[in-house]
Amino acid sequence: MRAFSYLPHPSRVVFGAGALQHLGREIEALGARRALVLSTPGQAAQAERVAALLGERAAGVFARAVMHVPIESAQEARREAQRLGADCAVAIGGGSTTGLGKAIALESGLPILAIPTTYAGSEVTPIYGITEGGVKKTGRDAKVLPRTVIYDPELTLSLPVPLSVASGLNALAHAAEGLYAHDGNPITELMAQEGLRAMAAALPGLVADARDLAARGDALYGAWLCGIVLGQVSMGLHHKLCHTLGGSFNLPHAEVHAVVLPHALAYNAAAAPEAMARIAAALGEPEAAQAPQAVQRLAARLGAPLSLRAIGMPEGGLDRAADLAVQAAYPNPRPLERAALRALLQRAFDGAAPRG
Ligand SMILES: NC(=O)C1=CN([C@@H]2O[C@H](COP(=O)(O)OP(=O)(O)OC[C@H]3O[C@@H](n4cnc5c(N)ncnc54)[C@H](O)[C@@H]3O)[C@@H](O)[C@H]2O)C=CC1
Ligand SMILES: O=C(O)/C=C\C(=O)CC(=O)O
Repeated sequence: MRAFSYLPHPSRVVFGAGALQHLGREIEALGARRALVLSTPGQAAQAERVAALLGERAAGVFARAVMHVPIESAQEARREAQRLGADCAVAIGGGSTTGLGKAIALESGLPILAIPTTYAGSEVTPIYGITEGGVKKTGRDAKVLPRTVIYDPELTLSLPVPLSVASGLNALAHAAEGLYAHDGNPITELMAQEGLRAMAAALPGLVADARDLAARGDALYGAWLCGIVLGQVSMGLHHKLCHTLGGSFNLPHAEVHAVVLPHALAYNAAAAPEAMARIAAALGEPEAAQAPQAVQRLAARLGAPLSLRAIGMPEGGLDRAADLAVQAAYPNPRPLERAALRALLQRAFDGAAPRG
């Protein structure tokens, strides 16, 4: 057994269909008296339901979360939390809403109770992201890690199937890159492999029936494991490319992950054969070298977008994206070569088969 260190992030997790009923108990355990409930405009009704469950402990609802947390939205939410004298943020929604809670916590130290309704995984990471002047900056800070997470698969029944699929592939990406992370360890690898397996097994079920609660539960369980991996170890080329594409070209977060993952894995395949073997095994693919193809086949079978063209990437931006991808140093099993990355981006743009 190799030597390693592992420091679990301290969050309390309450999991199960109907788990939202425990909200009052969990808020009390946090010692919160005035919780500001956060959501996107589209989930305002869910936020109002949460506020009603909180009763006197609800300070108000701020239903204006926006993807990638623009600084203006963060500042508005921070002011609202202060104005209402909030002592806690309850975030119900996907990564955008959790991200808004994190932006508040980063400045004020307010505890967050997260109720995730997508598979993004932000609820179990100390990672925050804020977009200013068209540039998204991310960082890690223990202050932003939600103290409590309530996973209730019933709340994901309304997540549209295309978004469920893309978000599931976003989760797979955390686990896949976690398997070749330079700072990985046997525990994160176990979680990554089980997260991949659970998510890959659940997605076809919820595509067949969006209201299949068992499949929704398995997907949320997989998302949790994949999110822990994201929060524990360093991500590589794939996440870097997705942040560049999402932040600089305003592409939808989960869909970018869905398109790019097979291509980023193919780029790294020869440099990370053990990770490929684990990814392939988790997806039921007998040949380790076929892991990137297996991911793309799964995405195609689930009806996910397969090309950057289909999700709004301008072809004229591919050169700039390749330049940005090699600008900052970040850990990756294969060194970053601009020409090879430009070719990768072209294949992703065209929806071609992944190639190393
Ligand atoms: N800090 C971190 O660790 C992480 C941060 N993120 C960030 O999170 C953002 C993306 O989060 P996502 O979850 O992909 O999307 P999202 O939070 O933007 O949600 C996408 C859309 O789906 C709606 N939605 C969510 N759950 C729903 C449900 N159950 N029923 C109906 N509609 C629902 C939302 O209201 C929104 O309109 C990005 O900004 C990304 O960078 C993503 C992963 C990890
Ligand atoms: O950009 C952020 O807010 C932080 C991390 C992620 O989005 C992780 C991901 O790319 O899914």
